[in-house]
Amino acid sequence: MSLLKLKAVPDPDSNPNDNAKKTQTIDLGNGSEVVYVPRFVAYDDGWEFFNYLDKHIPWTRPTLRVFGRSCLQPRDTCYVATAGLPDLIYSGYQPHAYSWDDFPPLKDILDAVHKMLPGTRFNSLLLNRYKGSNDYAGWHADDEKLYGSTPEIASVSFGCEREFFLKKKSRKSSQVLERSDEGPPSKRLKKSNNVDQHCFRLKHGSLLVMRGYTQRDWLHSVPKRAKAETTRINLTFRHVL
Ligand SMILES: O=C(O)CCC(=O)C(=O)O
Ligand SMILES: [Fe+2]
Repeated sequence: MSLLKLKAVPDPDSNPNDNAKKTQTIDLGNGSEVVYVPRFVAYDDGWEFFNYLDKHIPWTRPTLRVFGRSCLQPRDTCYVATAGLPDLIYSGYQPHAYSWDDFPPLKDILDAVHKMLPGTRFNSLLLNRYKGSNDYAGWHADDEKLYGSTPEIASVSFGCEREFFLKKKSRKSSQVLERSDEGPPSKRLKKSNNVDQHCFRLKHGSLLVMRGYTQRDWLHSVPKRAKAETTRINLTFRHVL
């Protein structure tokens, strides 16, 4: 694949301020914030990235241990990280950390993310591939200790549009209940009257940023959607301390 000259404001039909104009910043309260940039990567560049990643990433679908039971993660995954960082382990699974050099286009996307978000220096990336309507991400927070207490997470999406939900953690919700949709039904979070929910339709080429206390105070998910038949690839850039 030819390396793309990715710009932070790349939409060919728009004037240079367009991207900024469409950017939504949502104050979730108590020091949590979400930013959504619908056209972060231009449409055609986005499809080049999609095709490259779909074909060249060594996707795996690991078996996780959730509440003492084994279950297949309901999406494909891969992990990329700068050498020398502490290992990522979640739900009893320790992904192999590939190098950025293994997949040069990821460095172009990382550069564009850094330009869009001054002051960030992401050093790890979790890739997810949702192969159809049955693939999903259950309610969880990315609050592993290795990301610190107020991690900034930058999420870039390609391919099939999917809904991304955020809901405020209930006071009873604890770390043990995370990834709740991936455990047995009896252990899932009980529905609450909590009206603090937000939904974003994550467009092809979009960027969503979670920052502040979003991982401490909120859960997020990408639910199954019968109509979402085609593949979606999502990249979440994170900083391991
Ligand atoms: O696919 C997405 O948009 C979110 C993925 C996610 O939450 C995660 O990998 O932790
Ligand atoms: Fe997440």
